[in-house]
Amino acid sequence: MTDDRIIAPAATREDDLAEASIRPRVLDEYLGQQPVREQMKIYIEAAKGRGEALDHVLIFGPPGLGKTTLSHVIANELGVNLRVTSGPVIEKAGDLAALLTNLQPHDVLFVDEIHRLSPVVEEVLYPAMEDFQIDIMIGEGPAARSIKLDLPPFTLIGATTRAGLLTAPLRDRFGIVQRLQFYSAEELTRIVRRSAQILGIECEPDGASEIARRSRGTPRIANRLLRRVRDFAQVRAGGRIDRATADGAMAMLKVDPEGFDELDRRLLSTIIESFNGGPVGVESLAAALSEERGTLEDVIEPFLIQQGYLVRTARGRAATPKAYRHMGLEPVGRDASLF
Ligand SMILES: Nc1ncnc2c1ncn2[C@@H]1O[C@H](COP(=O)(O)OP(=O)(O)OP(=O)(O)O)[C@@H](O)[C@H]1O
Ligand SMILES: [Mg+2]
Repeated sequence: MTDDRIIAPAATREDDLAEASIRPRVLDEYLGQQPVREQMKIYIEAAKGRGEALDHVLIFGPPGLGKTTLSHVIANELGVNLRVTSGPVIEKAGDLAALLTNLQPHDVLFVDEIHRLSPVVEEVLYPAMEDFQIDIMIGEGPAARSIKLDLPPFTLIGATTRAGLLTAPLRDRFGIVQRLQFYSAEELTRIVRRSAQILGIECEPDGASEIARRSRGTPRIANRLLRRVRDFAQVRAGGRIDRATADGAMAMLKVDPEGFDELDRRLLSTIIESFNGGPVGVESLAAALSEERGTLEDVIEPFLIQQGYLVRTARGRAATPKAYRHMGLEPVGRDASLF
């Protein structure tokens, strides 16, 4: 299913191993996302100048766009430690208390998938974020009492794929909110060239841009395609990646010129053929594709929507004329008011 897709945005084990060497460490290596980079540079410098912890940061964006990377970069630029955890891992209030009380002043606590925190843990987090204090219960039954603990000033960085998944009170406690955008082909080209250089891969500019163009606006996919194309180039082209080699490799991998794979095409053709172009509710669509609704919403749809192949309407998802043309079909019988 989705995990085997060469262009799946979620990280594989191989990605994790390879990413250790190519993951940007400082803001200057964090390519693209210019508004985010410029703002963070100012906020970081200001916080350091005042000798304070950076305000809490919420980062959201589809998988593979650089949320985890950005949090590492921020901690690095601040010159503080980064503690990494995730929403589902913090099961009890006590787990969170242990994490928080072990922080050094100005440290960063990175909570991945922050939308998956349990409500009880979230309650403990509010005063921690606001006043650097937590209330914890000691003992049980009638002897139980609550004590207040002071925490060192710290920065919470939360990451989530969609802002809409967060409760309003949690979202309101972040002073800085950054939404990551899909990368342009030009930005991805720079990312591919940088990775190729670090990995010692010979990659021509037109080979890099060919890989970039098919990477669904996502650095993780660009880096993964680069590694696959390298294998192909090594066996077929003396190790050098140019446009023809990249093209040949992509054909073998069944990644089309828009960066779509089987699943993207299946989604578009299902809407067009089984649901007359839509609108179709997300549940029906997920059932027709045998995919999880969450996978559809977080992983497959965002890029198709951003590229104008799909629209989300009040009545469900609909294929655009661009989608019909991509599938080699004429847009017919469409409700023109949708667009
Ligand atoms: N701005 C960037 N410049 C260069 N490379 C980047 C950038 N952002 C991400 N990358 C590369 O893409 C890889 C994936 O990024 P990262 O793991 O930060 O994504 P993520 O948003 O945390 O994804 P997930 O939602 O799956 O956790 C990184 O290892 C890094 O090599
Ligand atoms: Mg991540």
